[in-house]
Amino acid sequence: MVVASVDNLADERSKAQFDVGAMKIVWAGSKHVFDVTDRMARIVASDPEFRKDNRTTLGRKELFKNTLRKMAHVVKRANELRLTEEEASKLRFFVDEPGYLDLHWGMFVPAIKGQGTEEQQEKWLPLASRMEIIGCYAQTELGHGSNVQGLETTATFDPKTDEFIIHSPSLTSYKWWPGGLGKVSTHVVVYARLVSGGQEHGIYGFIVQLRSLDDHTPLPGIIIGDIGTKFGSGAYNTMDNGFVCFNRVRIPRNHMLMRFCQVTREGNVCLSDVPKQMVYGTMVYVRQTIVSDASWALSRAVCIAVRYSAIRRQFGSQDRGIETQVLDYKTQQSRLFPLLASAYAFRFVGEWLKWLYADVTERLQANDFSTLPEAHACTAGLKSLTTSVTADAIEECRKLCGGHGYLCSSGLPELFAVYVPACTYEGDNVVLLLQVARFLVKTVSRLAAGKKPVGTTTYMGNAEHLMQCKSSASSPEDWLKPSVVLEAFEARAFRLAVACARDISKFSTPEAGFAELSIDLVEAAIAHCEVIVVSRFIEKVQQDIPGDGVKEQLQILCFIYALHLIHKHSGEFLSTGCITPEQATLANEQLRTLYGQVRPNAVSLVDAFNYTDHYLGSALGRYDGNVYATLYAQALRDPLNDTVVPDGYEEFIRPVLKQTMRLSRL
Ligand SMILES: CCCCC/C=C\C/C=C\C/C=C\CCC(=O)SCCNC(=O)CCNC(=O)[C@H](O)C(C)(C)COP(=O)(O)OP(=O)(O)OC[C@H]1O[C@@H](n2cnc3c(N)ncnc32)[C@H](O)[C@@H]1OP(=O)(O)O
Ligand SMILES: Cc1cc2nc3c(=O)[nH]c(=O)nc-3n(C[C@H](O)[C@H](O)[C@H](O)COP(=O)(O)OP(=O)(O)OC[C@H]3O[C@@H](n4cnc5c(N)ncnc54)[C@H](O)[C@@H]3O)c2cc1C
Repeated sequence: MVVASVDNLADERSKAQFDVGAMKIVWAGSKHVFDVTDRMARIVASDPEFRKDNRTTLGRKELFKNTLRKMAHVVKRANELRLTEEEASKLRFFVDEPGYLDLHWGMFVPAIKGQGTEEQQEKWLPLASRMEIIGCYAQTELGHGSNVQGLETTATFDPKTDEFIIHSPSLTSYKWWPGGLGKVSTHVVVYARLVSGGQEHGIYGFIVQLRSLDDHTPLPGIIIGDIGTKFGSGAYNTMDNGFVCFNRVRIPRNHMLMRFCQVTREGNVCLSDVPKQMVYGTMVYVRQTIVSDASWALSRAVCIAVRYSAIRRQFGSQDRGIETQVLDYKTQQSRLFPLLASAYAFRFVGEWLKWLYADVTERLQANDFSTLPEAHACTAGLKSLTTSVTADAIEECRKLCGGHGYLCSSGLPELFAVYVPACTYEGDNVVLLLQVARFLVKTVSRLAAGKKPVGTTTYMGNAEHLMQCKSSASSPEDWLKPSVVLEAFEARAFRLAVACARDISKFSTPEAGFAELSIDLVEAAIAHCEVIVVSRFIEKVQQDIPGDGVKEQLQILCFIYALHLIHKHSGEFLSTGCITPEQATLANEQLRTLYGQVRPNAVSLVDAFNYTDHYLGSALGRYDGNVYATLYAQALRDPLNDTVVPDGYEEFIRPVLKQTMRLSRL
């Protein structure tokens, strides 16, 4: 069936004022990445084994088995096609189903690479990369997740046997949540309190075998299982998040990951000359990957909502003529276009963070630890900011799609359910922002001591100016000047951080002040993270960008991103005196103009994400715009429509009807 809606997207595409192909390369990061990504996405989309449209209708057991089948198929295809690591990771990504492979490749392998000695890497990495063992990462316990120093599991060295005894001393010490642990992993990196010679020495990682490599049964002393069904249908229930209790499980001494701390045959604990936080390295690595992933999830939701908003028509016609595309409503634009801009903003800041992480890693390898606090603050802060915004944005996109957004066939409910735990895993977002705040307060107090700030806090070196400056914006167009925008963001962030530092000093101890002012501290941390995102976006659009009109579109999006934040946080911009109410109004006026400029390009800007219909998994977001026919076809495929008269009619509907008939005769 061909319906009018299909033409809408073709019309939209014909309005684009930029080279979509060139934008695709900018979005991907390079021609090479585009080619790899495109090829892997198509391989997945064309393989019926990777079908995912039935996920929300499957029961947990069926769903999980289905995931196991897909994971096995991923491994098989990766081997058959002789994929590189880069290609295989994209292939897994487009399969778009949380499963044990994510944790094996995303945390187990990085933990060994980051925390293991060279010898340990030589032993374990080949086994892991050939998938002769399957690993996961068990840090969180039933009683403690955020507070890593509060973990209870112990690893006690026994010099008599040259072994560690891994033990769960209480119910609250059971490991709880690790993905892949419940039913699949054969091995795990367990984080536990190192005890030797009767003394505690802090938290370290230990490789423990969980299950037999012959028949998959748990090894002696190990009680293990799945923690139960999670939020949403389908969604993260494909993953076997698990629990495990260790009852004095013995492992060889060399199963402790000993890159930063060695335990000798005699039980002496030798700390390397590195900061103890290096043991948190896997978290820093994963947080950095989560920032990149945020732009994928956000862009996916935005792609669905933009295409559907171009198809959907409501009101505005006379004599039953053609109605208005909901994308033309300013209110729809003001909710949707900042999210589109945020997707691009997060993509660029994610790329930058990848660079920062690589740079820091290189320095760490050369025993330069000076940038570690900055790397921690950036990864923690940006993980928190981007995942919170993305989770809220997916829900907003669902609402932007009206009633149909609530259908699983829109793809949005499942996307939300899969995505929202990103606000919690790898560090609760508030807990992480408090880490950023701690870093900021330290930076401010160092400023007072005459130390020059570096990295992303360099702007704070301009302290006097930032404390006093008044925005020069006197027309809407002034808000298109990068220097005007940046100054406002930097001044707001700096003033908030300085106010926190000043107020903390009024308390009896810094700890008491920090605890009491934590609400303000979180706001200061967000303001600082927004400086990072805005300044990276501005930097990006100031570069040479090939492709007709591409740079211009990115400039529009960059200013939408910045100005919508000024609007959103106008209270802070005004109360800190960085802008006046009149300047806030001018910024809003400019924002409205920018919405008008992005409107004709909106569909092409989401086409630039280059998503396949398989990856989008949405009747509303289809490339061809054939929304209504697809919604109808998918409704007909629902298990409830297998029969015209439902199961349960005889037992439960008929008797009710009969009873009603009897009553009406009385
Ligand atoms: C397809 C791709 C697949 C990729 C797969 C991965 C991800 C996506 C998919 C699914 C999700 C899967 C997995 C999720 C996995 C997990 O969730 S694993 C568990 C994660 N757990 C956490 O993140 C716990 C959060 N808590 C902490 O990190 C710490 O406890 C803390 C909050 C940071 C506090 O640390 P602590 O040492 O107790 O205290 P303090 O605040 O006093 O800090 C002391 C100093 O240490 C510095 N610091 C803290 N963390 C780091 C770090 N990571 N790196 C460097 N430095 C750090 C801190 O700034 C303090 O420094 P000072 O100079 O003393 O101020
Ligand atoms: C889907 C999913 C997958 C996961 N996968 C893994 C995995 O593979 N491996 C693993 O080890 N773990 C995993 N986890 C666990 C995850 O890392 C933890 O849930 C996370 O670190 C948060 O810790 P918590 O659950 O203890 O939260 P809590 O710390 O108990 O948080 C509860 C509330 O308290 C607040 N809070 C806590 N501390 C403070 C504070 N100091 N100041 C102010 N507020 C505070 C938080 O903001 C939150 O609102 C996973 C979790 C989920 C949801």
